[in-house]
Amino acid sequence: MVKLIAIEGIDGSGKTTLARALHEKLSRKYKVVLTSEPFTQDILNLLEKYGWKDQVLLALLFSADREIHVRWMMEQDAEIIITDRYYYSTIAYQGVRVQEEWLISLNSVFPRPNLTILLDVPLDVAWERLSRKRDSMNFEEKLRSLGEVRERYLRLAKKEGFHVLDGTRPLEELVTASLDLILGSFSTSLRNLSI
Ligand SMILES: Nc1ncnc2c1ncn2[C@@H]1O[C@H](COP(=O)(O)OP(=O)(O)O)[C@@H](O)[C@H]1O
Ligand SMILES: Cc1cn([C@H]2C[C@H](O)[C@@H](COP(=O)(O)OP(=O)(O)O)O2)c(=O)[nH]c1=O
Repeated sequence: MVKLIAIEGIDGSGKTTLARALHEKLSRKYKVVLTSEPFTQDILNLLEKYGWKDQVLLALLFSADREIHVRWMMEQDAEIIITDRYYYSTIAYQGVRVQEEWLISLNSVFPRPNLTILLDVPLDVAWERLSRKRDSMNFEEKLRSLGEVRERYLRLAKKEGFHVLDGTRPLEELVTASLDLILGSFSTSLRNLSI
């Protein structure tokens, strides 16, 4: 039974870096697939074409992208799938403007992750990191609402029972803490394979 692990957090929280490090470590013992959202280039083309202002449209586009992504995940021959972003991103980001109940209902068709890790960082840390990689999409637009997105993520973590890690910690510490959570959630058989 494949384990789905979601890494969530605001832009610049360190998701991609942690996801890649976990993929590298876990691949030594498990069949691991690393993936991310947005998933399809088509969605990125549509986002570029229609822009980032219409949050209802974004919710529909990201959820449609997720349907394609989940179908693809189901076809993978893997013991673990790590996704850099999943449906909590839609609830956290589009939930700033769009009714949360509708977003939750729209995404209720997707499999729930076995484990979700939220990387939490203060806005000034995210800002400093993002300014290093200004190529990220719709930079200015993002920063306007990132504070509220962060609060929504923290509230979701409490409600959904997912794990919050301090994203300002050194990467090595975050990898160790994440591996403890991941392997701790496995059945005994899988856990015996120490990393
Ligand atoms: N634990 C960390 N400590 C310090 N810098 C980090 C850490 N994790 C990531 N970074 C740096 O922060 C920036 C954003 O990281 P990235 O993984 O792209 O974040 P995200 O995918 O959440 O936007 C990159 O320059 C990366 O090297
Ligand atoms: C998957 C998803 C992403 N997003 C946003 C978050 C990011 O700003 C952007 C995706 O860009 P991304 O490359 O993930 O940015 P970063 O690596 O900095 O996190 O799209 C949503 O608003 N809703 C969603 O459902």
